[in-house]
Amino acid sequence: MDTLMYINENRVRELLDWDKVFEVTEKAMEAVARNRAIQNARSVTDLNQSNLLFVMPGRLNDNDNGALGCKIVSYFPQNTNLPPLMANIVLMDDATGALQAVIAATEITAWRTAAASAVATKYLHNENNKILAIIGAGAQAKIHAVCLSYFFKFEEVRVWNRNEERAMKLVAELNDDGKSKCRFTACGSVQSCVADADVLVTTTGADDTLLKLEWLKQDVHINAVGVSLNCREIDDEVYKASNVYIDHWEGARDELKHLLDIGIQFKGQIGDLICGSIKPPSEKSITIFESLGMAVEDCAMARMIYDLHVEKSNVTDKRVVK
Ligand SMILES: NC(=O)C1=CN([C@@H]2O[C@H](COP(=O)(O)OP(=O)(O)OC[C@H]3O[C@@H](n4cnc5c(N)ncnc54)[C@H](OP(=O)(O)O)[C@@H]3O)[C@@H](O)[C@H]2O)C=CC1
Ligand SMILES: O=C(O)C1=NCCCC1
Repeated sequence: MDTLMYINENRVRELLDWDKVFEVTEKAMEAVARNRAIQNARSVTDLNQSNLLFVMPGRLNDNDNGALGCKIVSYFPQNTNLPPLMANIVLMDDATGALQAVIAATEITAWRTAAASAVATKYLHNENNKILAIIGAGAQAKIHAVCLSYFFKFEEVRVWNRNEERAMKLVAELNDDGKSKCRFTACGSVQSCVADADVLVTTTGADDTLLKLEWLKQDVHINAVGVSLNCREIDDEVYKASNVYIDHWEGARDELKHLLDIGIQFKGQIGDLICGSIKPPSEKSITIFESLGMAVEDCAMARMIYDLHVEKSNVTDKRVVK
């Protein structure tokens, strides 16, 4: 009987490591700028009641991390017993298109998204980062707190959430964890959370504006991670006063029309900064990484997890469908 190799979330978790995830994500972002990546704007299906289905196919042409894959993501924000966002990647043989494995990708999505923000922060604001502010307290908020405090020397990480109790629970968990030297605190307002922040992450996808220009430090770096059909968590005035970077042009043209409509001209892709084909702003200014998430980041992660899984479990038959 045919059997399918399924690498589940527990196994993926065992194989994830921040330094490797950062490296693989940075290379995938660079590959986009070097035209070694194929990915269209993804398909987003509106399932009503705020539920969304994302289909993200891509091919990354790279000796170490190259892969052909397609991630399917469901986002059901009202889920309580299950995560609101769940994902799986179908990994295929690059040369033939034959199925290789299905890889659980809920953790992969969280890790690579936070790693992409870390890469953007490295290229746009890798200096004197003392205060990190996070808007939201869901899966992305938590993983960004963990990832960014791993890569940068923050003294304080502040969290604001619509439901304040959830923010308090998250910071208690992060403080108890003791893995990071920094202090995690919950804030009662967005304004007090972002005041003096050097780096900021927005993770809500909210339709309403949460962030105002006058609350922000003049050279704050913002990783804008929230994605929804009508995401407006950052005020237009903030975008107009900022240098805005994206992860890929195809996605930006399709999903960021509301920013193009108000005259925002994206400075380029994070991969262009990595390649050196564009430079970060020379003057002090607010920078925004408008993160949509890329299929080729998932392809690279799927390749990494598959290779580690095969190597560490002595799988001799790499065929997946036997
Ligand atoms: N850029 C990328 O690559 C990726 C982006 N995303 C996006 O990141 C966002 C967060 O995902 P995830 O953490 O998994 O989701 P969760 O459901 O775990 O968390 C959602 C968070 O957003 C808050 N929120 C929702 N609606 C509002 C609102 N109207 N006003 C204020 N806060 C609100 C929730 O607050 P409360 O606790 O009060 O409900 C909660 O803190 C989503 O928009 C998702 O689409 C996800 C994966 C990858
Ligand atoms: O890149 C991703 O993966 C996602 N981005 C936006 C929200 C759903 C998943």
